[in-house]
Amino acid sequence: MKQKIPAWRHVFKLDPDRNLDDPALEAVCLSGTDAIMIGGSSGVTYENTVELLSRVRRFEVPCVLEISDLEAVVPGFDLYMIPIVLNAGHPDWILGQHARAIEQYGYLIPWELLVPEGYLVLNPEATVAKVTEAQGPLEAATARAYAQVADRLLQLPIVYLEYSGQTGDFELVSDVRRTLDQARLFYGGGILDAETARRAAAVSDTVVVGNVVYSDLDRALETVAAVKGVAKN
Ligand SMILES: CC(C)=CCC/C(C)=C/CC/C(C)=C/CC/C(C)=C/CC/C(C)=C/CC/C(C)=C/CC/C(C)=C/COP(=O)(O)OP(=O)(O)O
Ligand SMILES: O=P(O)(O)OC[C@@H](O)CO
Ligand SMILES: [Mg+2]
Repeated sequence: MKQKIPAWRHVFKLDPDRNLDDPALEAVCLSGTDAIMIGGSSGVTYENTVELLSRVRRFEVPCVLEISDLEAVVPGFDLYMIPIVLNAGHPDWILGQHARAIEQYGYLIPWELLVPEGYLVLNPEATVAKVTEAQGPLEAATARAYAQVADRLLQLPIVYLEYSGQTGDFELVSDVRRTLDQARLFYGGGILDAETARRAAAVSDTVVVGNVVYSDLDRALETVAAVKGVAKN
């Protein structure tokens, strides 16, 4: 499984439910980011996902889909990221939907392209926290324990600390990273500028940048060099 996970340092997450004009999309795709991840926690449909994929495909940057809704699974992505929400309050978001998806798609599933992500939802105000009824806020010790369940027990290739919409607690992120054995640590949430990007890059393997693309494109673009300029410790 591990060899499938590219050593991305910086990823832009684009939401098919939000508008980005052509010049902005071009700037994002040519920014030097390592990948574009398409996904969102609400309003993602087959139609808006196909449209965004076809626009990103005009560029060479790798493009992956983070599945949040089975109705919006579109062929043609480089990889399919499959969230497993470790602290979900309802089993549907841990493995329930996944089992139903496998039952429905059967032999059509391109297993070699699927990458499971052990998700920890850490901003209780985020849409994703509400959708998944995520347990929280979590103490650092609990976050570490969940991360070890994903990394050491389940051997998932990614642990994703998801603060969507909020800048995270970088001490907690660093703490979690130190407990990992083999998983890559993805950090996402509230990267607003080069400075927050640098702080996140210092404590994680991969930094995911989302909302600021839509609110301040110039600042979003600055996060690429900021992340790549930080050596991993
Ligand atoms: C090509 C082809 C036929 C492929 C087949 C692929 C396939 C169907 C495989 C089946 C295998 C499988 C196991 C599929 C999983 C199905 C599924 C629906 C699983 C549920 C995934 C899940 C737990 C989703 C929870 C929500 C979540 C974590 C979403 C991630 C995105 C996210 C957090 C976005 C951030 O949200 P944002 O919009 O930024 O939030 P704000 O509004 O707060 O800003
Ligand atoms: O939108 P932001 O807050 O940057 O979060 C990024 C990403 O982790 C969301 O899934
Ligand atoms: Mg968002």
